[in-house]
Amino acid sequence: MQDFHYTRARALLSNAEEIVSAETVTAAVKNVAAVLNQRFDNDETGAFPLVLGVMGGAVVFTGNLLPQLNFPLEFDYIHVTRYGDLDRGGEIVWKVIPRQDVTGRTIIVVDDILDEGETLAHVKQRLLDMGAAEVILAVFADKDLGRAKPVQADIVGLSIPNRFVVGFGMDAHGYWRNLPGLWVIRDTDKQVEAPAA
Ligand SMILES: O=P(O)(O)OC[C@H]1O[C@H](OP(=O)(O)OP(=O)(O)O)[C@H](O)[C@@H]1O
Ligand SMILES: Nc1nc2[nH]cnc2c(=O)[nH]1
Repeated sequence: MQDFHYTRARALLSNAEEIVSAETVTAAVKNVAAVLNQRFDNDETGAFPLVLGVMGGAVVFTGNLLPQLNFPLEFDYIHVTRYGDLDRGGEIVWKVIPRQDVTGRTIIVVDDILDEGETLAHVKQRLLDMGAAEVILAVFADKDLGRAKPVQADIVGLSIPNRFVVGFGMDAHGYWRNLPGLWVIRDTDKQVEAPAA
């Protein structure tokens, strides 16, 4: 089984195309940090935002972003997924719900990608229903679908084309979240199925 995963992960990437370089990724994260610092570094209301990373995809973006933020904040994560092992979204599954009291607080939700927008629309509504005063959506990538989404991000690192990407926290079958740039896997390389458990 280990051999299967190693071989499949390598095969998926073997013909993949890098569409965003690691350098561009780094610059995009820096821009997101600058926008948040601009808003909160000199905040006269003494806002003490709660930053919520949306696991698992946000793990890399969050880890790169947090050390660049200059203002007092609290961090926690939520875990929501709707793609699983597929490259099409399905039903939203909450694995870890917000644990703090968010009543009256400013929440910065950090996620890797706004694709169809279903996940973040749902997350935002849940936080508002729980009493959050403000929910700011900060995404690393906003996929250009050419149509309206149920929610818009307040802060976007990069706008990307309508392709299924891997890297910088985003996976294909659980692989390659660790890539520092963004890659598109060739359709014919996606066909290998995992052996039955
Ligand atoms: O805008 P949407 O079409 O709703 O898609 C965006 C969501 O999809 C990804 O999560 P995924 O369900 O793949 O789980 P993961 O974070 O564990 O990879 C990503 O991290 C976003 O949360
Ligand atoms: N890996 C990955 N996950 C996603 N979830 C929503 N869109 C995407 C995407 O393009 N790539």
